[in-house]
Amino acid sequence: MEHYERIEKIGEGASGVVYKARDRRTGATVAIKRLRGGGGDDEQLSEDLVREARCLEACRGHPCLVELRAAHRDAAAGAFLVMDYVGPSMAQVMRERGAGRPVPEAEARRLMRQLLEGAAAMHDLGVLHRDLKPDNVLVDGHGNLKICDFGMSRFAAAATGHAAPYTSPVVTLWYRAPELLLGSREYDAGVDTWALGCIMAELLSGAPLLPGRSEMDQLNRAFDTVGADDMADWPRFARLPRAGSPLCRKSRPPSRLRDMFPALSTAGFDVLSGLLACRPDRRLTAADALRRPWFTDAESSADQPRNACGARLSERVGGVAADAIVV
Ligand SMILES: Nc1ncnc2c1ncn2[C@@H]1O[C@H](COP(=O)(O)OP(=O)(O)OP(=O)(O)O)[C@@H](O)[C@H]1O
Repeated sequence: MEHYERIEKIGEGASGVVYKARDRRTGATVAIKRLRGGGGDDEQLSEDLVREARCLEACRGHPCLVELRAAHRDAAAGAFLVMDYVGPSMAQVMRERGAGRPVPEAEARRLMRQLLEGAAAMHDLGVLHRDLKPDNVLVDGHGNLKICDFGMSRFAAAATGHAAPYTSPVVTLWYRAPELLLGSREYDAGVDTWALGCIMAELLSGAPLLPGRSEMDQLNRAFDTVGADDMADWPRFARLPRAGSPLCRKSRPPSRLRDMFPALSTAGFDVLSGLLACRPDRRLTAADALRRPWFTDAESSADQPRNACGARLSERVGGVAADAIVV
């Protein structure tokens, strides 16, 4: 910890405190996430740190994912992760814009392209983020986005050879996919793409799409908004712990998403409704979403990244040598 001079606290969440700091050796501004508790003997904490660090480490080098510089664990300072400092968060930017002020469609497309590029890269590496929301998206000085907070992330069963079940619940309530609300413990990257659909809707309307007050209220809002007709036909539906809930039997009108976004282009709505498909097997993957006309037609070429955000994983950002990962 002696290498870092603390500047200010920038965030505090379930798993720890995040500080803005200066690396005394390089002068670089970094973000230090110090995990709650010690670091020495706490086994759960150590496991959490290792999991977060491993996921971040796997994702290093992608311009749309926050860059891990180092992970440390020692008796005196406890456990902490050092990342590139990027800010403010998308949530802060949207709060400052003021509630109900939508982002124009072309700008929403530019931002969604970056989030989907980051998600597609993560998913390709077998990493599920499991807590995508505007607070966990950082906006850099060029207006480009980086996904952060891998505190809930884990490698997918397919990537490790270890079978699900995974933990449930994951993902902050307003961004939580229907299958999670129904108690699924065998979910996949669709939980992240649903959250990205919620973020897209929030960009386009200037307000959270599904601000539920409880898990059941959240599920009810999701079904009322995107329709739930086909959910019961999903082959895995019957095995979901909450499949018998009265909410699943209630008859509902079809999706009202189109009426909520009347000005959105057909191509834009194709992506929005694809990300927010209630049935996980009908939901767009991040990679598929990027192949839809909204992103591939000639008009969208004007919103290419403002810096290197289209770069592939193997290309390192800025050429800064990262510290050794010491976990
Ligand atoms: N690399 C970073 N640069 C700048 N700010 C960051 C960085 N990483 C995290 N933050 C800010 O700090 C906040 C809290 O960090 P993080 O989400 O990783 O902690 P957490 O304990 O897991 O929080 P939560 O419980 O809310 O998910 C983030 O929402 C973000 O605004």
